[in-house]
Amino acid sequence: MLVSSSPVLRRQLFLIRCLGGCVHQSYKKIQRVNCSSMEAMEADSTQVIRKITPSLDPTRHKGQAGKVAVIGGCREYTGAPYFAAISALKIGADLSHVFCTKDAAAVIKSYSPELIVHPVLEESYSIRDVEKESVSAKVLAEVTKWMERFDCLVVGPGLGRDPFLLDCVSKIMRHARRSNIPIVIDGDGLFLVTNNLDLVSGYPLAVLTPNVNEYKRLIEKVLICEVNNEDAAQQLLSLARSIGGVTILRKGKSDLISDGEIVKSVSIFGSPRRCGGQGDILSGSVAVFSSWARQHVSSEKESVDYSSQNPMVLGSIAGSALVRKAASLAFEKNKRATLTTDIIDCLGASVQNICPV
Ligand SMILES: NC(=O)C1=CN([C@@H]2O[C@H](COP(=O)(O)OP(=O)(O)OC[C@H]3O[C@@H](n4cnc5c(N)ncnc54)[C@H](OP(=O)(O)O)[C@@H]3O)[C@@H](O)[C@H]2O)[C@@H](O)CC1
Ligand SMILES: Nc1ncnc2c1ncn2[C@@H]1O[C@H](COP(=O)(O)OP(=O)(O)OP(=O)(O)O)[C@@H](O)[C@H]1O
Ligand SMILES: [Mg+2]
Repeated sequence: MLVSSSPVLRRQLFLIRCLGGCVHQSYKKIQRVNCSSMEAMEADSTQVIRKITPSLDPTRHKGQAGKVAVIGGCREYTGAPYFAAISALKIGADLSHVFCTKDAAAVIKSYSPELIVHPVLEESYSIRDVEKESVSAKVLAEVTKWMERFDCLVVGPGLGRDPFLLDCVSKIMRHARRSNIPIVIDGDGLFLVTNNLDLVSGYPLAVLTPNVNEYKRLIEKVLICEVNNEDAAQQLLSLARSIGGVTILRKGKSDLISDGEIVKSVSIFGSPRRCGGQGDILSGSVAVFSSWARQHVSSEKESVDYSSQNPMVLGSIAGSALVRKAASLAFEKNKRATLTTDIIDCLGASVQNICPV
């Protein structure tokens, strides 16, 4: 290092070093700002859950805390619609319906007497070609007569991929959309929507909850590129924007949520167990919290200082955080033996920890 004996020169060198330091610090700051603008901010999920969860007020009547319907359940899958529908009840909804195929209905009913199960969906194998039009009309009529009562639909858990059944579900979704009913889309519902984006495009009351595979398929279809994990927040924002402002909850090690306006993350510790069915719990949870958030946002006189005023974003943040907390509690108790039903058993305690009654 250069050391001068002249005090004037020493002072000048000192000033140059300080200035250099300041410039370097400012440069680092700019770099940080640029980087953070690409990163999602962690959501204050506890505040969101506390604000939107309704109080257990004795003047409220049955139904006011939420009526949810799951469209899913076929020959292969009966667990997924059950997980979604029972989770909605465990979190605090008043009524939970399941619209499934005839084969699935008896099985789902046998899991729980709490669920209202409608054996109305039909798969191709059970009908003849000539019957298709009339059966499709009947299915639509069976579901739509209930539709106006629901605060939210969950489309997809255990739905399967039968083309006739998916065509009927498209009609149900179009009807729900015309009636302004929020729709959470998961599992095979995402398979349907990825191939028929018009079903949700531009519908602000739609939430898509893709897992790794489902997200990859959406990115390839909509943005026509590969998943970019380096700039995940920016890519999710672009995806949500490209589908016209739907909310997307990208599940993973951290959950990322965007409606094309903002991106939030929920990274609180969950469980290292990756048993099937946890995404189904999430879809039922997001349905309830989104319904509560809608009620809350519409009843607020003044604008509240949340990260977003979009009820579907608030519901996604709350659902994501709560399922992760329940998964963490279940893992504490059950370790490697943790199953989806154990996580469901912990949903009540997780809500209680945040919003004690
Ligand atoms: N009990 C029930 O009734 C349940 C029913 N369910 C219902 O099943 C239907 C289909 O949904 P899904 O989730 O099985 O299909 P999808 O996402 O294509 O995964 C298929 C395969 O992809 C892989 N894979 C998955 N994740 C990955 C990752 N992170 N990274 C890398 N690979 C990954 C993995 O296969 P592997 O390659 O490991 O063999 C996985 O097995 C749907 O209706 C849903 O609701 C489920 O909800 C579960 C409980
Ligand atoms: N690597 C991970 N670490 C911690 N939590 C995770 C991880 N991956 C997913 N999760 C959480 O697990 C839940 C379900 O996500 P997952 O990706 O397993 O959904 P899925 O594949 O649709 O599940 P399902 O088996 O129900 O179809 C979400 O709440 C998510 O936050
Ligand atoms: Mg899934």
